Amino acid sequence: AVPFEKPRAVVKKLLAESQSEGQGATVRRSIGSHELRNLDPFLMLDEVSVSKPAGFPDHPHRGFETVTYMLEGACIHQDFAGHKGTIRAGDVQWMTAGRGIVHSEMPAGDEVNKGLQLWINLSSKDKMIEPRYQELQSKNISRAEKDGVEVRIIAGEAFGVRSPVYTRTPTMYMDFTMRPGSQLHQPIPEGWNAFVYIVDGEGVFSRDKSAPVSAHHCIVLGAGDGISVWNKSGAPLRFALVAGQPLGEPVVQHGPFVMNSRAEIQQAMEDYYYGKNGFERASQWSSSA
Ligand SMILES: Nc1ccc(F)c(C(=O)c2c[nH]c3ncc(Cl)cc23)c1F
Ligand SMILES: [Fe+3]
Repeated sequence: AVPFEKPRAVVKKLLAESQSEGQGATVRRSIGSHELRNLDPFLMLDEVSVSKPAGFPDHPHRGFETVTYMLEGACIHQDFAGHKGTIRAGDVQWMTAGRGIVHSEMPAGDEVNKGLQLWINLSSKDKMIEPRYQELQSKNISRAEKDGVEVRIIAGEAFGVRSPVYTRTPTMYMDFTMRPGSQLHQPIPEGWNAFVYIVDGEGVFSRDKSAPVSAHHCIVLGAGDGISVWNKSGAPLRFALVAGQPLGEPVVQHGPFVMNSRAEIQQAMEDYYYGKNGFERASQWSSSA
């Protein structure tokens, strides 16, 4: 049986190269790199590898959301409103920065910490909303298993299971692990932009005639209503499948500020500098060891 009317093809494939970021950290940036500036509504996807004393010390965000998903180790985050916590392997922190957050994200233990951080743009009407967090511990992440395919559902629905995460910008974000020889047919809402980031192993996506795609590669999917994946290797295949409804608005980014115009970026820089319009607490706060 044909699983989809319009299976999505692979329209772009890129290797995420390592680059330095933050203070002494290394990230493999796929979306957000020069090769793939952004994929509306997604602004950045970093695969992060960081060990003490490196990390991401105090910095601001305005106008978008960050989704931190730890793969190994743990990350301590603290923000200027006194919100503190540890994001452990398998945990998710979905942070809606909105009008303004200043926080630090530092490794917790002495081992290597690995994680994914996805930046999702907010629509102009949501860019200045109050900041808020949706935090899920690993044990509370929706999961399902079928025919050798295990899925952890960070946002959206797979195998009839839906994540409780509220996505202002409609988004699906899934972590699939496929046993050798297994196949997957996953629906993806038509009209949404979609990509896959391979974390481990290698897989054949959408019957792409070329060679299987391996770890640290990002593949952008074309139009359609779903994707078929086949793990024909002898090892498990682990990848993130991310898709989102495009916002179709201008993107003006200056580091951690993402607005719709240069004037709004100017305003964000001024608000951060003078501690106004959501950055009131910025001037009195710094992260503690
Ligand atoms: N220079 C600079 C400027 C602005 C930032 F927001 C950051 C920053 O915090 C990160 C950028 N990639 C990331 N991946 C994972 C994590 Cl946990 C944090 C980041 C940064 F490094
Ligand atoms: Fe941050």
